[in-house]
Amino acid sequence: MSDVSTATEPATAAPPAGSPAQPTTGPATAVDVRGVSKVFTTRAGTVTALDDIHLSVAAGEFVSLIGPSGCGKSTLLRLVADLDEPTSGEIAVFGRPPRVAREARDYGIAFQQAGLLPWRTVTANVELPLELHGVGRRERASRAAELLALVGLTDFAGHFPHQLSGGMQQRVAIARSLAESPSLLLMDEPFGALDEMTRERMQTELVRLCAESGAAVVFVTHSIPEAVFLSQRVVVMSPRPGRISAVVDVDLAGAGERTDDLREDAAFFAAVTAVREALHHGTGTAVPTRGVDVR
Ligand SMILES: Nc1ncnc2c1ncn2[C@@H]1O[C@H](COP(=O)(O)OP(=O)(O)OP(=O)(O)O)[C@@H](O)[C@H]1O
Repeated sequence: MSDVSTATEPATAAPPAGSPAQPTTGPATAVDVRGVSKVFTTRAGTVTALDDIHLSVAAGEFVSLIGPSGCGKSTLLRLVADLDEPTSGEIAVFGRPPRVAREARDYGIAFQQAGLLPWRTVTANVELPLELHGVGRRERASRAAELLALVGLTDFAGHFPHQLSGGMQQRVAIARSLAESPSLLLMDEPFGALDEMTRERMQTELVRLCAESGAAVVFVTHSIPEAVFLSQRVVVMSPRPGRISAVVDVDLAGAGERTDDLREDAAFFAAVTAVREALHHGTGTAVPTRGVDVR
């Protein structure tokens, strides 16, 4: 049995107006976003990319962000990753400010472009974050070997990025993001450039990797089926200014494990429909939302 429920409220209740943002929650909360807004100031004027975002992601939970192009998905991820700062509001990562979490190496990042260094071998790319943080040579080599086995690239350890396919490069990037055993993965369309078959295989691998590592994931995607296949919750955002318009709980436990068979299951289709309807509800359109892939 599927259990697909749609909430039109933010993932967590907003604090009463005027009350200060509460400090952090306990370690069971991977990401806590409270009343976050982001305004960019450009020569052409100001752009409110995010407006009053409240979102809480539990440790070990997989949450996807979906919404039309320009609704602020990447901006939200960048704020959590400490690549930019909110204009207002508070963010905590495992109870600490994003900067402290970054310095403590609480999270790994993987983006659409694999972002590998072309002059370094596969192994040396995976070792890079460990090297930057002073981990010794022997420990680095053993961790890289373990991770390459995990993503099925042991035989390519000595290759250079240009000798790999796009999917293989992305697997290297994911191995690199896992190098420091982060409790949180921040992923911005990591499979966006892959062909459909490779993409589905990578999704299945990611589900397995996350189950093994217990990492929480915040995953940006344009694909509804991808969001449903991967996530426990799908956060639907609306454009200009970016707000959370719905949160769809995806409980596919009754449909068995998240293997390829799930893609043919009625519960899976029901969840896809729930997300699609939440997206249309948010935009008031009956046609697919621009920038969202409903296949
Ligand atoms: N550095 C910046 N300076 C000015 N405006 C920005 C900047 N970064 C993002 N924006 C604006 O903020 C809004 C949200 O952008 P963002 O990239 O977060 O959207 P998105 O939902 O990830 O889009 P897409 O799905 O197309 O990747 C857009 O209007 C964008 O133009």
